[in-house]
Amino acid sequence: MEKVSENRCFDGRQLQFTHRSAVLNCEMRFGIYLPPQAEVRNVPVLYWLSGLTCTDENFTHKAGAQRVAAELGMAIVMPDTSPRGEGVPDDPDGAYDFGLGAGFYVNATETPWSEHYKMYDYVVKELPELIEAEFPVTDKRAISGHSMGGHGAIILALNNPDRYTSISAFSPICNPMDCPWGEKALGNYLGADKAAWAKHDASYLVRHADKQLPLLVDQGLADNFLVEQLKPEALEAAAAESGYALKLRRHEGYDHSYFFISSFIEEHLRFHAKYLG
Ligand SMILES: N[C@@H](CCC(=O)N[C@@H](CSC=O)C(=O)NCC(=O)O)C(=O)O
Repeated sequence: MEKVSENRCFDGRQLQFTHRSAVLNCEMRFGIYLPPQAEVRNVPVLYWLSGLTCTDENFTHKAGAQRVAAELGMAIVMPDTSPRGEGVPDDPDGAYDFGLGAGFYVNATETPWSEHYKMYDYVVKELPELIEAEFPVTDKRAISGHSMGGHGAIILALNNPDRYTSISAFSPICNPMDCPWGEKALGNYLGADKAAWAKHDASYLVRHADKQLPLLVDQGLADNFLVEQLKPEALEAAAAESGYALKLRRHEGYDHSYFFISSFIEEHLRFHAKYLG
């Protein structure tokens, strides 16, 4: 692991590292915010999963989460959104919604993607192992994300409910089995058989959840992706059917940008702090 940068921030430290990922078979970069409490004790961790086209830096620079994380004594880990580097295949047309910057937090099974695109295992296992070995953190983990990352947060936690205390999402892709972004990504990474897609669909998992984790979702009503790609109504219907205690809030006038995230990130951090202890 190699340190790329370190900045003092609200009496804590904003850090960026590169490391070799065995799971992704490439060099990866991540950000981590360590609050001031981490100087004297181990602190719990929120994993933040970003959306299409993002790196670890979008949330670090634009969400404004560090002030409240410093108050709450919470570390935040920001992984990248796909494998990177020479030799990692990308969308053949260079589209923003597949390939580099668009790993969709799944383990690809189809060639040529399966050689590197294993973001599910990277976020659930490899990265936490590294973080918990190298930094003053506990094994209490919460997970949150935006859009593709909101989808990632929900599916990773509901498939691994004993590894996370709570889930939240901004503008998540709620039903990737039934929207253009999801159909393209799941079809290419996992193949044509839709049976393999279901455990990567937030609405399917909420409908079939054995164990409920606290789940908060915020959605802007001026979001240009709302109707075609995000479909919060599918998640709501699934929750109503299964009796899942989903808290889904709609916000007039907010769009898909980090201006929306920065407006409500404090509430998400306080929500997770209740369960992280
Ligand atoms: N370039 C695309 C839109 C890409 C976009 O909006 N990305 C979002 C996440 S979308 C879902 O996963 C994002 O977070 N962008 C980075 C940022 O800092 O805002 C287009 O032109 O439509």
